[in-house]
Amino acid sequence: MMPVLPIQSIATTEERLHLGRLIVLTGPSGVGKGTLMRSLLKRHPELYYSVSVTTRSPRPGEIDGKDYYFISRSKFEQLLAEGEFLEWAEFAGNYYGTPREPVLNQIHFGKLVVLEIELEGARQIRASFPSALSIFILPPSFDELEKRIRSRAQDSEEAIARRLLRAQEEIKAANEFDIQIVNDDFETALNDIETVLFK
Ligand SMILES: Nc1ncnc2c1ncn2[C@@H]1O[C@H](COP(=O)(O)OP(=O)(O)OP(=O)(O)O)[C@@H](O)[C@H]1O
Ligand SMILES: Nc1nc2c(ncn2[C@@H]2O[C@H](COP(=O)(O)O)[C@@H](O)[C@H]2O)c(=O)[nH]1
Repeated sequence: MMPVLPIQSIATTEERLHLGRLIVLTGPSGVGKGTLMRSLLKRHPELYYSVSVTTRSPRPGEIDGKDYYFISRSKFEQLLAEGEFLEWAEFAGNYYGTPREPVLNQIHFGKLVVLEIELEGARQIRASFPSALSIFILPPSFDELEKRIRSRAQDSEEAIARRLLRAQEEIKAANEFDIQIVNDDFETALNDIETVLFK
């Protein structure tokens, strides 16, 4: 019988990436990335969504292993030192990272793998995986972005202020990415993403 080899022993990272494709969805906090992603996954269950690791505390209703893997800072730092992340960043006082192996494995098996991540991580992916397709989601206006963050009602005033400050910098970087989509009318933005991915 053929021995079952771990995927990392039969192909280099770059070879593994030629089979499937890595898609990065980025943009400022509150622009609607997560909401767009959830609708996209409902319409296209064949997509593989990479569940990130974070040191942020769970918000009400968030489920460990589904929304994020919630871990301590010391555990995150250990995983980082062990090279377990494809990309990572510190955002608004917490660490976030994409687990390396599940993503590379899914790409190897021919899947479209979608990451929903902030700017620094998206830049790291662009640098390490030039074949990745990157989509930057923009708000129709900064006022609307603030409204959306507040309407979510899940962040402290301090966290909202940090996210808005960071959003100003993030929006300036929109042109670094392959495609820019304005999330004004939700259905239109969702259709635009589908067009980029499937048509
Ligand atoms: N097109 C839209 N029009 C109006 N509200 C929207 C639209 N898209 C998303 N929203 C709302 O904006 C709020 C923020 O959306 P969401 O949490 O998906 O943003 P996000 O970019 O994933 O934020 P974060 O990066 O902080 O996780 C939610 O209440 C969501 O329902
Ligand atoms: N670089 C990374 N950014 C990530 C990852 N997972 C999520 N995020 C981004 O962080 C902010 C804040 O998220 P929130 O859930 O606390 O509102 C947001 O922009 C996410 O897209 C990741 O693995 N790496």
